Amino acid sequence: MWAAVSVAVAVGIATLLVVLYSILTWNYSYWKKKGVPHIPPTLPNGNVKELMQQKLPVSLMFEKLYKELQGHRFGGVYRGFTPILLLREPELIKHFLTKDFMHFHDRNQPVDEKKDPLGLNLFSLHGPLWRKLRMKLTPTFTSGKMKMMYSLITDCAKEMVDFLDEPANKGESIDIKELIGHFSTDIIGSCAFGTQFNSFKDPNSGFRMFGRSISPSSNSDGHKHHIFQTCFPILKIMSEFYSLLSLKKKPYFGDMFIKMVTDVIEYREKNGIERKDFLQMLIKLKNKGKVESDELASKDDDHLKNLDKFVTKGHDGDLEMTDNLLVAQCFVFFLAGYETSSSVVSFCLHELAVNPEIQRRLRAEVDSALEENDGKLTYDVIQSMKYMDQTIYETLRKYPSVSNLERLCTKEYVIPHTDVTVEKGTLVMIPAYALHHDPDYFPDPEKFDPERFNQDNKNSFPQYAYLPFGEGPRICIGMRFGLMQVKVGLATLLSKYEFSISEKSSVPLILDPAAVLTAAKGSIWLKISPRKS
Ligand code: HEM
Repeated sequence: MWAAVSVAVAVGIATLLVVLYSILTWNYSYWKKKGVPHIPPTLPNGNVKELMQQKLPVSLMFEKLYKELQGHRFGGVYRGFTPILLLREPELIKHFLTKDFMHFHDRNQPVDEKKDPLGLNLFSLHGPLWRKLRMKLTPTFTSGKMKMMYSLITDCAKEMVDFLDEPANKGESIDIKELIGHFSTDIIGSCAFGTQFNSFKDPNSGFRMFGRSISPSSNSDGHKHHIFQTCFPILKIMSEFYSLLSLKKKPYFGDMFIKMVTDVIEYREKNGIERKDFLQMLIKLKNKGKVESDELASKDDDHLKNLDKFVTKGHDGDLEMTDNLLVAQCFVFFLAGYETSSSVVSFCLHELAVNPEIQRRLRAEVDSALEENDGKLTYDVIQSMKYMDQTIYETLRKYPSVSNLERLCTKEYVIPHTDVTVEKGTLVMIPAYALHHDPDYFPDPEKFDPERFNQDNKNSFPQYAYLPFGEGPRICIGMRFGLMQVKVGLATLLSKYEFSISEKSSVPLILDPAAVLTAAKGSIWLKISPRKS
């Protein structure tokens, strides 16, 4: 009798396991059924085991998958149980990002205005609301508006130099990530929030602490959470259910920003104060409905144009700039602009220390530009430095802050020259880091070589194989702002100091497997000294 019961229990458990296995792996035949080249997944991580185990950062994880799909224009992979279409061929990427943008106009970012009003930012918004907001914000990012905010950035650079005099005179090793973090925080405070954050004098202010907390490398638990939830959406549902049950309401991190911005607006409006910053332009959008689009005809502004023809029309009617919408756009400087811009300066200084000849040549360019302009580092002087551009482009090639671009299929789509249909809701990934390190496009990819971007070489790789700011109508709107702050930071530092490798430096740099964006593991340490001549 007991033997019969044991057999029945064993059969029951085995059946349950088989059913559970079939349910879990059911989706794993998704790409096979579609006839899409794919990498066989394994339970429970799909194809991203090393990412889940934090052995590889996102950049290198997707580079590995990109290499495994060599010979194919695209392929199917699984992040946990989620099927992802991975694009490989630059010409095909052009279709998804630009030509057929109407099928892929969103990112995979959930927006819940009630729980997270700051989620109403341009990066996360979807469809018609994104389109209307992008059109409203475009005139606030033109080169004319950059010029207007330029002096706010040079003021922050002066604070940085004052702070550095002492460690430079002592020839100390400094934590470059921390230094540039102060610089970026002050710029965001001044331009986006209309407030002096004074990070160099008060490195533990609430805002500096916030910047540190969103910095990918200091937030590994948060990132682990994020990776698990994107791989296994059920965990997200459970976590939301749990927070609904929880009696104690968690404080909302955005309250600090919402209060600060509304206080500054109230103060300016009461006292009739206007300042030449981004916040002032948003106040104008709120009160007058638009900001004059000055000279969008400039070649520099190409990336801001031609939005209309790609995006579905039919959702007309103006967009009201509510207080929540306004604060969320100030916050986007922290969300999309803080770590990206800071990491470019930090990685670049590291490479300049490792390659003293490139540092010497760049400093010589800064010196001669200053000499020709009475020692003034004006907006036009910054724009005229060609070798500076080449060095920054090479930094962004080797260390693209956003290692994978993401799009969500919003309307069924047939991949050109195939009979493969991409279903609505499919997640599409463009592996920018892998493309930037593909020797077919960038020979000897680990070598730091600004000559790849000189006049003769800059057209030697396909346009869509180099994507540091993305492409198409959802290209980075803050590109000019980011580049301006990077150039001011580098030119100011190089005109005063020399940077070299110290005993604390890590060469080569190791990428942080716990970071969402491309970041060095730990700090970037460099020796700083006053320049010799
Ligand atoms: C050097 C610094 C920066 C880099 C490397 C960078 C890179 C990127 C990349 C790769 C994207 C995704 C584009 C795509 O999906 O096609 C993006 C989007 C975006 N970036 Fe930046 N970014 C930088 C600075 C900034 C700054 C300073 C801001 C300030 C506002 C900013 C705001 C945004 C916004 C709002 C989006 C979303 C645009 C949209 O969806 O319409 N970025 N950025």
